[in-house]
Amino acid sequence: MTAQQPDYPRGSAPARLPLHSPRCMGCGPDNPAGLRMRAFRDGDEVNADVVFDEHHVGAPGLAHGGAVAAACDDLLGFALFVAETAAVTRSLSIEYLAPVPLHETHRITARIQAQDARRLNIAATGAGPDGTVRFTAEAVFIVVSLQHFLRHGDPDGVWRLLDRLTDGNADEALRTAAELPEHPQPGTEEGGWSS
Ligand SMILES: CCCCCCCCCCCC(=O)SCCNC(=O)CCNC(=O)[C@H](O)C(C)(C)COP(=O)(O)OP(=O)(O)OC[C@H]1O[C@@H](n2cnc3c(N)ncnc32)[C@H](O)[C@@H]1OP(=O)(O)O
Repeated sequence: MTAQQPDYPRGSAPARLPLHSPRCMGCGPDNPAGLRMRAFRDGDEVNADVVFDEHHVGAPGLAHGGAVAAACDDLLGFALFVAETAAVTRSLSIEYLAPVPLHETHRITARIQAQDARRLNIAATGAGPDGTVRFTAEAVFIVVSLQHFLRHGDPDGVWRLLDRLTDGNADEALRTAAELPEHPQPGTEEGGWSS
């Protein structure tokens, strides 16, 4: 069975956030073993529903702790849309408060707790269908510029993501990014998504 994430199920629809990539393990719809999370921004919070399935099993019938951590990491990454900066996970800590059964919808909600220079503290909670929190996450993300992803990752994939984020202006954004350091200071011109 493959995880099929529902459309946003509650209340008025907050803004859907763009995929990290079509094959992203957290949010990519084209990754058959992925979590296929659909992330939304609701004010200063981001959230996504996740349904763990046989691709993510640990103990029989239960989600693997690593899969839970992956779901948290991906959603914490979406909180960067609130901070309007690119950053990467430096540390991630999970509290597994209760077993996480397969095939149940878990709502993960994340929020930025603090920002100090290049450090962002981001926290998340994951609740089961009855609202009981089954896991929490705390992470430190470190601000980087686009150079980080161009230098260490797949430049074509970065271009495609940037093209979606800039409404088709990836070439211009990358020309600007080429002038900038890999490790910018947030709050400066080079510290945002447009870098
Ligand atoms: C196109 C867009 C796509 C955007 C796409 C976004 C996708 C998100 C997907 C989900 C998230 C992921 O999976 S991200 C993938 C997993 N993570 C990674 O691959 C990151 C790998 N690590 C690295 O590349 C590096 O370690 C960095 C960039 C994180 C840091 O490198 P660095 O800059 O050389 O490191 P360093 O000087 O030691 O640390 C920088 C500052 O942070 C502080 N610092 C370091 N660690 C900690 C810590 N645990 N807690 C507090 N503070 C810390 C240091 O004291 C320092 O402060 P000060 O002295 O400056 O004050």
